[in-house]
Amino acid sequence: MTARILDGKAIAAALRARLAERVAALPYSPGLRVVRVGEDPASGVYVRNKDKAAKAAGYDSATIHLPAETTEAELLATIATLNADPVVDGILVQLPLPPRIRTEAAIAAVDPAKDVDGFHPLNAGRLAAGQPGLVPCTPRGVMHILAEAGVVLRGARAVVLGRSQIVGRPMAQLLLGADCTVTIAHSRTRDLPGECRRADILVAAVGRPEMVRADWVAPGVVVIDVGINRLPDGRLVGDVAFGEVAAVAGAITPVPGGVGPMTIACLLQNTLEAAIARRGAA
Ligand SMILES: NC(=O)C1=CN([C@@H]2O[C@H](COP(=O)(O)OP(=O)(O)OC[C@H]3O[C@@H](n4cnc5c(N)ncnc54)[C@H](OP(=O)(O)O)[C@@H]3O)[C@@H](O)[C@H]2O)C=CC1
Ligand SMILES: Nc1nc(=O)c2c([nH]1)NC[C@@H]1CN(c3ccc(C(=O)N[C@@H](CCC(=O)O)C(=O)O)cc3)C=[N+]21
Repeated sequence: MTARILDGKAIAAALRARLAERVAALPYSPGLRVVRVGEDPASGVYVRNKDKAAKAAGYDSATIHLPAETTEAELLATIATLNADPVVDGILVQLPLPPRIRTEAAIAAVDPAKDVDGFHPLNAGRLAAGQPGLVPCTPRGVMHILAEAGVVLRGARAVVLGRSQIVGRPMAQLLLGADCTVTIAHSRTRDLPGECRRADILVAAVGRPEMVRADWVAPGVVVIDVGINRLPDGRLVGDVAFGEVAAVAGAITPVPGGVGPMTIACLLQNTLEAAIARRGAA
């Protein structure tokens, strides 16, 4: 068997095109502000990609780049200004932040109604409680890929590798909400390969290059690779050993060109929804 490749790049492009049409029909441009602190090298590329995609789809997008020496109080003041600005619908504080700044403090400072990352504890709580709210972009993008691929979720055994606040936990919540039987595995899980082999749907979000091997997966499994790992030789690989796992799986997302582009498209989707909730659609 050789797996169907789930083309996240194409699915994301189609979603961005639909969002651009909806934005064009609005009497205003949804406002997105990305706050970047310091010079984390990977962040530069992501922040530019977000800004480019947002502008191309008709959003009012801007990046606020604060110096590495910015204090937590200064960052919170910047966020408060954006919270109060009526043309700003979505605020994203790019992670990681410099170690002097508490990530939880920055996340909690964002107005939950403008929290297009879906990281604020109020939105995380809404998701856990099954209430409507802003949902983290990467897990939302994964659900979109699964829907586009026609994967049946009800009753399926889903295994999520990783339990971070930004990917693993919200991913598990969304799959549970879609009636999967969900297992969350992590660094203290006793038998990782054994847990993975039980999966009909396997979502890998651990940040360990090519950790998931062919003998970890059952034939026909749907594999979603969230990992983005830069190797010393410059290559970008996922958390899944793509070549050997694709020989066993039923479907698989590539890296690059899988979940990454969906994250950006879903950021635009969240920003549009936040804008309509604040300002209406006409
Ligand atoms: N495609 C995209 O748009 C995005 C991609 N990413 C990528 O996804 C990956 C995960 O990101 P993120 O969730 O932020 O990472 P974190 O480092 O916050 O979390 C990693 C999780 O994986 C678990 N883990 C780490 N090592 C192992 C191991 N050897 N065996 C089992 N479990 C392990 C950790 O367990 P424990 O809790 O026990 O420590 C933790 O729960 C990264 O590669 C990141 O770059 C992230 C965001 C967006
Ligand atoms: N507040 C916050 N929100 C985030 O959503 C957030 C963040 N901080 N910090 C960093 C991570 C990572 N992330 C990615 C987004 C897009 C790609 C992406 O588009 N990747 C492409 C290209 C990758 C490349 O060529 O470098 C791909 O996978 O095909 C990847 C990773 C968002 N993150």
